[in-house]
Amino acid sequence: MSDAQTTLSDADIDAETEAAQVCSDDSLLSVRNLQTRFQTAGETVQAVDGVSFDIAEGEILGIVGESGCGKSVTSLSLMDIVPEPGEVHGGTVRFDGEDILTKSPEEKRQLRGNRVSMVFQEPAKALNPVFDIGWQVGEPLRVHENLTKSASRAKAVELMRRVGIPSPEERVDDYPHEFSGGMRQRAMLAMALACTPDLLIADEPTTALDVTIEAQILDLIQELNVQTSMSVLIVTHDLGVVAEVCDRVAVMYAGRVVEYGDVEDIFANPQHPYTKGLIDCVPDPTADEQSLEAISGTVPNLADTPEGCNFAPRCPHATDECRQIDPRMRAVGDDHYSACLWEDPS
Ligand SMILES: Nc1ncnc2c1ncn2[C@@H]1O[C@H](COP(=O)(O)OP(=O)(O)OP(=O)(O)O)[C@@H](O)[C@H]1O
Ligand code: NI
Repeated sequence: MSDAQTTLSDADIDAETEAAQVCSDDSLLSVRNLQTRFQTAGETVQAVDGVSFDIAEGEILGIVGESGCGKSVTSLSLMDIVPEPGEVHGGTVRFDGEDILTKSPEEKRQLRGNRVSMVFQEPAKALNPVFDIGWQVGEPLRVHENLTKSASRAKAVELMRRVGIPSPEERVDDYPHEFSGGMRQRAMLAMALACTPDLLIADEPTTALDVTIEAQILDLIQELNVQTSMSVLIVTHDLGVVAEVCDRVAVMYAGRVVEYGDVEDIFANPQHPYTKGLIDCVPDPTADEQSLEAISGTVPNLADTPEGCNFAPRCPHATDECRQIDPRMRAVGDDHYSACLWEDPS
């Protein structure tokens, strides 16, 4: 990232002050005014545009939003591993009091897979087909804790048992293609847990799985969170997943967090029209008739976002002000923030 200090405008300073007010200090991970862009020949895509949130020790935070809102780029930005031509060009990410983005590449590598682990949607792609499962689950232990091959293998069996892989002594020699999708995701979790991380970042960890397996994996993540006080960031497009496992949620729209706070409060009392729209899209299994109100329109092109509120073109309550004024995040309740100009638009 570049030196943001030299390029801070008044608006940036406002945003930073505001971000500081939004979040508290006693957190394991503290993200402030994060900015990530992809610069190509013709255009700049501002995929993450001033995102701030906190994750306390032992907390599970969900990031939710439609496809293309910047959820995955946000999670990659936290460890500064956004692929080229992407770059984090502003903001801070403090993990346990230290700024990750200013660390050397070697220091960042030391954190990854050790104190901070990541799992992704496609375990088939993340696992290497030419190495057996035991070798891969044990890899972080060889890299970060200098365990020998045989010690890392023994520990891999233990980890595989812990994440519910049956007969781990036998399956430790299997290759990824011999595992089902659910078992591969369990293996990924085993690998992620190898060095007992303080923070697990899980990007759509259950999207590729069927609902029964999804429920089992979510249960497992919750169980590990309770047992070890591991903090978790779950990226998902599924509000059901948020309701099921998260303590707090950040709703993202077009590169920004538009609503943030306690999950129960936000589900009971959503304030931002985008959050209301997302909630209205969730089928109600108890209702006789389903009235699914999809949010009309599409996410704006992040290389050319509208003036004023990014959501205004799709918002049923948008006024002329909304099309001119960029709304700031503000407190709308205890531990509940919304970036809409209007109080309880409905
Ligand atoms: N490699 C890339 N090059 C250029 N732009 C990119 C790249 N990766 C992501 N983007 C831009 O960043 C935006 C946000 O992408 P991101 O993957 O974070 O979305 P998401 O919210 O995770 O969506 P999904 O639910 O589909 O995973 C995209 O809409 C795209 O414009
Ligand atoms: Ni994504």
